[in-house]
Amino acid sequence: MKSDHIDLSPFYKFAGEHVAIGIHAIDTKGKTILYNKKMREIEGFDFEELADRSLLEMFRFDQHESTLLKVLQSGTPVFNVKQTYWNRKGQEITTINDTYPVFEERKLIGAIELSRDVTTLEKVIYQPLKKYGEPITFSAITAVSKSMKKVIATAEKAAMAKLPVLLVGESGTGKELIAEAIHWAHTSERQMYTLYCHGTDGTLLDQLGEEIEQMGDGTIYCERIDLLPLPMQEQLLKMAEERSRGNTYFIASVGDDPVELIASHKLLKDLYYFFSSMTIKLDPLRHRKEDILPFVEDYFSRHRMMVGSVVHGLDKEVSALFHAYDWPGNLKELELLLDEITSLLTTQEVVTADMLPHHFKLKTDLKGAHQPEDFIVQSNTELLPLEDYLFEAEMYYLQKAMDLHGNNVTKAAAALGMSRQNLQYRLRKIKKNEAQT
Ligand SMILES: Nc1ncnc2c1ncn2[C@@H]1O[C@H](COP(=O)(O)OP(=O)(O)OP(=O)(O)O)[C@@H](O)[C@H]1O
Repeated sequence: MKSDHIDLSPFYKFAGEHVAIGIHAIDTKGKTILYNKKMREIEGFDFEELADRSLLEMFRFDQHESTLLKVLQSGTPVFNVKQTYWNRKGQEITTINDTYPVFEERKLIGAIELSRDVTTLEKVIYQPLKKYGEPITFSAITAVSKSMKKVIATAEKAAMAKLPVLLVGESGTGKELIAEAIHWAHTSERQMYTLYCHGTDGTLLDQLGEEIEQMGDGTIYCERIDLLPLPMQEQLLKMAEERSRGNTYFIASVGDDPVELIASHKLLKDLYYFFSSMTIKLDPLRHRKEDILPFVEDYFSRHRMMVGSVVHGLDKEVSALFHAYDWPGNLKELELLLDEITSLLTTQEVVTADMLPHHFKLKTDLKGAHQPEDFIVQSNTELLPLEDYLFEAEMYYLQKAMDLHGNNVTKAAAALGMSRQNLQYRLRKIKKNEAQT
């Protein structure tokens, strides 16, 4: 839009880049033409990867990612779609999206998605750990694997020593849970305050200062300090040093190896030193799969107690699927999945494959197959010969088309705009290739 005197497009461009809403626009071919800073933060893609965005789009089949393409196809907007997912950096993100078709002189020219990042808000409202309405003790934490047993033993020692603690682990591995258990092992009288560092603005530490004044002594859990901008990390360090001379106890968490975070200038060395007198590393769930089924059992037993259900376990097929899956969102993802499954339970005692949500079936069907990310060219990975790359991309794409059409070759071929014979020929070629490798 232009005013009489000024060309407003540079202003719109500036606003688009700096606005606190994620914006992603595609043209009618699905090629990304706009992808602003906030969207890059939300989805966790680096700048170099953006050029390959259109390619990624081609392989976007997951429900949460395909709204743009759906709107492009239907020509009608979709509002208020809430999505929780694990982004490229392994961070759990919750957004609320509005997606619109874009028309110019009645002709469809693309689609645009506006995403509001409500991750922090969600956490404050949802507070999963408070869900059972009781203080978290070490004995309430599922710890069957050797690595989790070690975590509990070290956390118990940390609680006795009353030294600052640094919890290291991917999103959803149970860092906050351990922080709570340490807090409750210290004291049942004082409060614990959680500072969520993701998606924070400059006023957060001021708010924290006020909260601390109000709460008096207690425990402050600074969740994901590596997500705070460095100047705010300095501010936090100052505050932590001042407060820890009194009776305030500090626990912090980071989502990655702290040494690497320091090297990549995401974590202030001195802040790390402040917290690192006790460092506890929580392994991702895929490296301690022995914890999966015991966690499910613990979850079901709480469910029986709280809701009076009769659910007792998973059947063999579902157990095998749970075991084979990689759980990028760790126990948080498993817990959300169980929430979803149990919300539909009536009199069932055993969870069978047909009770699994569609999105999870899609993910587990993909087991061993290529993921969209595999097709993004990254600066630090070796390039494949073009022919191999295209063959792998074709394999992935055809397999997804077959999955989406229940392995019906006629339907998949129609959707792909090719003859049944052509598709069959290509699928045979893939099978032959798989047999050879
Ligand atoms: N070992 C465990 N036993 C029981 N529940 C667990 C365990 N680990 C995680 N959970 C549950 O999984 C969910 C996620 O855990 P939590 O919030 O502590 O993870 P986190 O590592 O702090 O994640 P984030 O970095 O995303 O905040 C919680 O609801 C927690 O109760």
